[in-house]
Amino acid sequence: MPAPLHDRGVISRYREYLPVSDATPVISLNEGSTPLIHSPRLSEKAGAEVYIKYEGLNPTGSFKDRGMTVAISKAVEEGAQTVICASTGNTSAAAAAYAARAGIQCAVILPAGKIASGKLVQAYLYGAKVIAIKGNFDDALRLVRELGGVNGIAIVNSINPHRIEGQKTGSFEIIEELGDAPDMHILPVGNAGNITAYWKGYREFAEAERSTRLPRMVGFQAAGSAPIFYNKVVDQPNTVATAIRIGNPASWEGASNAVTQSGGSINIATDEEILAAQSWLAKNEGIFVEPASAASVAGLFKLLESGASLNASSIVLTVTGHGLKDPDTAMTTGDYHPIEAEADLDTVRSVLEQS
Ligand SMILES: Cc1ncc(COP(=O)(O)O)c(C=O)c1O
Ligand SMILES: N[C@@H](CCOP(=O)(O)O)C(=O)O
Repeated sequence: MPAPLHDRGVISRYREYLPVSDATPVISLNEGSTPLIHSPRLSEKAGAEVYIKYEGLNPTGSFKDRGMTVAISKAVEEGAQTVICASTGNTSAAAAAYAARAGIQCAVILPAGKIASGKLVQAYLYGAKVIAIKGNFDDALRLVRELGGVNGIAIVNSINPHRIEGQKTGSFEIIEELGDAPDMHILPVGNAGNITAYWKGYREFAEAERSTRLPRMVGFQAAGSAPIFYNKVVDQPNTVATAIRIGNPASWEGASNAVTQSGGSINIATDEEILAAQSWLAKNEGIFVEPASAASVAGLFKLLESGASLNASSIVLTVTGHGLKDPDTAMTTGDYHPIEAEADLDTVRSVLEQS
């Protein structure tokens, strides 16, 4: 019998692998079950089967929903009245939405002027208290660490282990669809919770004999915000991919373990490479992602350009957030060129005929 409509999120699907009990209230928006889309053009380029895990199709438009359903459910179970997070945008949207669903308060601390408009609007519309600081994400997370954990205020950044638990379900879905783990998994890295979570998920399914192999985990940071790649905190991180504009990732160690244990690597892509990949993916596969998400695709291109053998027959790229999150960046690239014309047939026909 199919699960009831209110019961199809990641907690219901993967309850036995998550830290929940019958006493945990399930706060869900039916997140997860996102499409794993085969990419014929990337497959041809790579000489391997390439699949895109389109996490922008989660309820608030990013992968954060997988972790937030668990973090907010546990926060409610533990009696929290308020949740708080630092954010470059997507975590705040997810926290605000799931807090609204739970009927509790949400406060978000953001770097002023550095949040994509779609994400900011989400936080306001879902009813969060939005505090824009004169500082970057790393400053915001420092404040959150000091404010949270007391007086019924739960932190719902990925320093909360329940977030990692929920996000590992992305790996479970990939294994279920492919029948096994891929040889290589490429994803963008910011605060580094997601690479940590995917690696945990792959290991758990292998231990449970739901898969027979483990992928190499390959992370891409934006070149101007690449502390793990350079092995050095970046005081003034900068990139057009504002979601991963992070100079001191909380899960640095988790990311390092994932790449070391899996035989993978952390690499960088420039803003130009990221925007070119965003545009390529939209035009060639019909998939519109926000700039940070395109770091995965830029990453695959860079690996191919390096000429080194990928040594993989199956590759999964996680694209983490929907393109509509950040319309302003998309509108400033060369792709956006509206053509104005008089409303008469001849004019429109002549415009159509122009190359
Ligand atoms: C769209 C998007 N992609 C990638 C990332 C990076 O994920 P993580 O912080 O878990 O490394 C984030 C957040 O940092 C994000 O919002
Ligand atoms: N990109 C993130 C940064 C915070 O990461 P988190 O996973 O620790 O919450 C965001 O969307 O804010």
